[in-house]
Amino acid sequence: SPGILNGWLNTMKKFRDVFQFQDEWISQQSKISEDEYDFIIVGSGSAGSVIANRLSEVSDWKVLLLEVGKGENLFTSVPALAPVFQLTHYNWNYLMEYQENFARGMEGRRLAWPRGRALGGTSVINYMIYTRGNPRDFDTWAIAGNPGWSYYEVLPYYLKSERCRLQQFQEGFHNDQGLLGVENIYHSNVLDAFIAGGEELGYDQVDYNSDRQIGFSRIQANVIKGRRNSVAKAFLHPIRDRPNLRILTSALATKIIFAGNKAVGVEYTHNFLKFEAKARKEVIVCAGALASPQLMMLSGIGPRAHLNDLNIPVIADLPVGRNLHDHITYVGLNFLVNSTQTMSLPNVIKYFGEWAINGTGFDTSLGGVGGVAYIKTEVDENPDPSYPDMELLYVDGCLGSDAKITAETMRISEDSYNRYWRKIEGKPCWTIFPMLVHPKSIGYMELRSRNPTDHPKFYGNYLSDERDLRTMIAAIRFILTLAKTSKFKEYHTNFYDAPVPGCEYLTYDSDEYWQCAIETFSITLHHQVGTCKMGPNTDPEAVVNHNLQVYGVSNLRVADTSVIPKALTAHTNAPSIMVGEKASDIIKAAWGRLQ
Ligand SMILES: Cc1cc2nc3c(=O)[nH]c(=O)nc-3n(C[C@H](O)[C@H](O)[C@H](O)COP(=O)(O)OP(=O)(O)OC[C@H]3O[C@@H](n4cnc5c(N)ncnc54)[C@H](O)[C@@H]3O)c2cc1C
Repeated sequence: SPGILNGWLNTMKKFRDVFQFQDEWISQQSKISEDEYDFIIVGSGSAGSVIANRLSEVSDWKVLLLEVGKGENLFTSVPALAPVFQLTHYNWNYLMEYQENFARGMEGRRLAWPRGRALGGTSVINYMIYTRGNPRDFDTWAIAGNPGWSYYEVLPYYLKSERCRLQQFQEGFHNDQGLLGVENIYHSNVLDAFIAGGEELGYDQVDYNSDRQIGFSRIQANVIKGRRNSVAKAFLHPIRDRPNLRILTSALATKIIFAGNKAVGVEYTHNFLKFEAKARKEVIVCAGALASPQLMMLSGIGPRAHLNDLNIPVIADLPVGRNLHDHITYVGLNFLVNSTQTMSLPNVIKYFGEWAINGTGFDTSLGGVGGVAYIKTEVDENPDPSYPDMELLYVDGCLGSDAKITAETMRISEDSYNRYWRKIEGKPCWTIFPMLVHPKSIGYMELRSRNPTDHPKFYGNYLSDERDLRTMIAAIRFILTLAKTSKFKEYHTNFYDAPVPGCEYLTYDSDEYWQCAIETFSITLHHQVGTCKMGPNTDPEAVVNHNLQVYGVSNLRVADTSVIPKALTAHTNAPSIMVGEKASDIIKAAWGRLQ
């Protein structure tokens, strides 16, 4: 009957975005298949997708977007499954090189450095946490000689992209008219204890994406109606029919082509064949903080000595791949509770139907992440009271909560897992990841070979500056105090104080013990930046100027997390989107097309 049919159609509509198979983008491969464009963008990640959208607004510009990954599948929409996609082909699966005194508890003592390889880049596999950074971060960029990048100059670009549907926020710092979803998600009862605990220790509840960051908050997430809002969904799907934009997936850029010092095109492979596309105006490299430097070096832009070693002809001698800033965290703090609302596989399965039909409930949880705090530890040397030195990421769940999925993404070794987490497997539990926001230890990366499919060598150099260790220990002690506040007691919070494997011989809770624990169970939170640093030509570390143009060559820009000069007080998806928005206006202005 029509009633049943209508009911069925309505249900199907609700399921539509779950079951839409988004690799349909491949159909674009035959569109405007020319070999000459105005702009060629390499990489469809957080910045590249935005730039493809904004540049193709100019209808007489022809734009090519090259992406080696493929479109999203049905399940990337489910926030609770966030960790899973690191175990799929959507991840580049980079590894950090072996480094003394780090990753002792990890497989082969090598840390996972995941990165998205998909239409939408890392926004397809990330945790959807929406953070912008502290005003001081950007003011520091401007003071360092990057005009146009101070906080009040970048804020309009954060606002431009945002489609805010938050229940609570600070007026003047959000916009509801943009393309990128920013919403609240699942809220467990233990998360309330986290926020109440902060208040008990003197911290206000704040909108951390306003100009006041220190305090405790519920997380703001890049979702729309409870579904992941990757940059592909936000910025590419709505414009997929623009005739002047060609999106080519499964296309690996292997080299930027130069005529003298002028970038004139890109060499790429697609379906095992080699192609060249010419750029009449510019090539824009948006391959991310790990792949942009690789492509640059393969093309002859990098440190002269390193390129000489690999017999790559030098076009511009620049410190590409140096200045690698990153955020680390310690993952070994486990607090057992009596709540049934924390992360567990049975919960994910039980509430899947609610999520699929309404986009609400437990499965909107960002793989367990529900809250965030910014604090200043007692060892911080920066006198600015509004500038945190630590982020605390509250997670409903621990590494023993999800059938080892998260532990596997982190490469926790079988032996370490069995000795530490096995005993609390499946028990209700929460954790806090203390994230070191302003590391003093700086890493670097270099090519492994001239082969574009070889992964580069990455060196985090974590904790090489002793101040970083002191800050991490201070944050751990803060978290242990927080866990003793009254509301956490209501949930019978108990710290799981089993000694970390390999650290048993040290006095429990001494600085030496925590140092050993941190060196065993710390990971990256995947916010590598700075490998094609933006800076004035007087800065010996700079690769691009404040207009993101590469020094020493013409018609070539880099626009993604690699230009961010130093670690931010933020996760890096929204900052990269901001860079994409600002880069688009810079490029339009340069070619006289900014409205
Ligand atoms: C597991 C994980 C969780 C994270 N969680 C969060 C979070 O919750 N919130 C947050 O703010 N940040 C998070 N981040 C970080 C954030 O998502 C990234 O820093 C950000 O998305 C990077 O943006 P980008 O524009 O620099 O590059 P990317 O988004 O990485 O895009 C680069 C694109 O270029 C493509 N590419 C690379 N080389 C080539 C080539 N040679 N040819 C063609 N294409 C190429 C890649 O496949 C990729 O699609 C997370 C990162 C990871 C890995």
